[in-house]
Amino acid sequence: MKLTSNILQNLRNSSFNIRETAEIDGISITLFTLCATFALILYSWKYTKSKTTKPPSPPSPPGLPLVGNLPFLDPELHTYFAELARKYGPIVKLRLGNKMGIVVTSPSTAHEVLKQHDINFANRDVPAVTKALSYGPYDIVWSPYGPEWRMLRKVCVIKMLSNTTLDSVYGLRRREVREMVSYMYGRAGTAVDVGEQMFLTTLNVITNMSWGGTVQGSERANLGAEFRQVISEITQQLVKPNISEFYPSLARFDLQGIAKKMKGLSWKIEKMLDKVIDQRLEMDGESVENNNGKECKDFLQFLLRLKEEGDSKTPLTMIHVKALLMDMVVGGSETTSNSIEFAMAEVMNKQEVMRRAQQELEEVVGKDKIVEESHIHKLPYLYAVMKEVLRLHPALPLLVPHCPSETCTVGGYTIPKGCRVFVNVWAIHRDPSVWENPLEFNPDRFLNGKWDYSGSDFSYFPFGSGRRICAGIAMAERMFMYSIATLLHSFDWKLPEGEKVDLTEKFGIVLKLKNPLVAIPTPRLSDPTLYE
Ligand code: HEM
Repeated sequence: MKLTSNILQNLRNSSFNIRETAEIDGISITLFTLCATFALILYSWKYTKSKTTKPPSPPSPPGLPLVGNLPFLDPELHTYFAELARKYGPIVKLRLGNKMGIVVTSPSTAHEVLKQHDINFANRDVPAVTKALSYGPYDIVWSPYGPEWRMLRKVCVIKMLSNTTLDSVYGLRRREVREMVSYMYGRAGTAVDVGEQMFLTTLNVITNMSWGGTVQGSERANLGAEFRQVISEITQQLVKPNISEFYPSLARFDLQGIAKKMKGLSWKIEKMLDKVIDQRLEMDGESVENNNGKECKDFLQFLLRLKEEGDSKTPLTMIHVKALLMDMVVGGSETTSNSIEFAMAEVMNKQEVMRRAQQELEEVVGKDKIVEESHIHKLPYLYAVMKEVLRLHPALPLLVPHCPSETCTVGGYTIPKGCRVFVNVWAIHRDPSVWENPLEFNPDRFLNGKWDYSGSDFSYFPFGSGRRICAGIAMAERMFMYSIATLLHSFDWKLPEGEKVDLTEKFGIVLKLKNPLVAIPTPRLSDPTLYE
């Protein structure tokens, strides 16, 4: 009986122990599971965080709610942006209303944007005002990166601006440059506005190459004057601060009427181009002779022929033909003429440079002949002058803004998709860590052939770099060199009594001299027939 009760007691105790042990194990398992789950969550949270943490946003100057940095922008954007770079570093973020702007200001960050991430940054952020131009989205400058843009660039660089085509329209360039010389000769001894004359000449040279073999005489002069007027009105609209630009959601209201005005101007251009094109089509392949009695084809003829030949994948349409002609006129005129005006101002400011350039011209051309375009490759000193001008005064100091198609990292910072990227080539060209005495105008620094502007060197790239590099380099070189060589070979230049050369710059769509260069030409060739 006792045994039985002991056994029972033992059994009770052991069952109690078993229950107790089971309970303790249950708690441990629960605790363990909880800890493991927590650790797993913590680990996966940390892992995902480390995977998704973006590099920081670039530093930014303080701004105001809604408007951001807009109220603090200085109209001289290139110098203001250079100042920001000195304070905040080579990548700066700006809030421009609802838009984000990124300013890039060093050779290494420019290299990242234009070379390493070239395709990503090959898009443009099209200004609201350009969208109002009927050919605007179809031209090279503003077309998004893709097959259409590729086709337009191919037509422009390989067909229109190839050495063969440019040689074949030399007569049309020459005609305008000789007219300028004859005008200056008529004004010898009196002050002329060099910039204005260069703009007229460059615009005439470009319109002449575009359709000068089609339209002749007074009709050509009238068309040129009309074009000048419309281009100057378009430029006025382009420089106006535009609310639609900074608050795209308000663009449809066109609060300042800028889009409406642009549409009107665009219509005028359409009418003018239609007229020239109709005239060319009526001429049916016939060519016009230039002053030398040589046959002259113009760009319009080339383009219409290409349009007829057709490419089924990405065909060249009539709107593309008009857009390409406008690219030549708008992209090429002020950029080139303002650069020539800067060159004249710098050369007049440094008589030693003027003397050396004229001496070189005398040796290569002589004083009994006129400059021809074939001379320009034999003028290394003048070529160095051109390069130095484009270093100190790049025509597009912030390039044409680029726009990334995807968010990416540059210089350790996140650059969001769709922002507007300004590359401050002006500031890079004056960087004392790259250039010795960067503010001095010294063409000699280019005589050793160290720098070229092919876009491979991110210390010197006045024409940009990468896929969107300037499409008109070949033409710009010829026009710049031919014009400046002719001006310095044909005339001596001095300022009106008591005046000093003022090299102050003014930021605009294209960089220009704040005060136009007014100078007095004195003929230096003995034979007056060389000015006819
Ligand atoms: C001194 C004269 C010139 C300078 C300094 C210059 C400079 C430039 C620069 C910096 C760009 C923007 C590159 C970028 O965004 O990365 C550009 C684009 C362009 N330039 Fe020029 N340019 C000049 C003359 C010309 C001429 C004469 C033409 C036409 C015949 C021309 C046609 C163009 C076109 C069509 C583009 C847009 C290229 C694209 O987006 O694919 N330029 N130019």
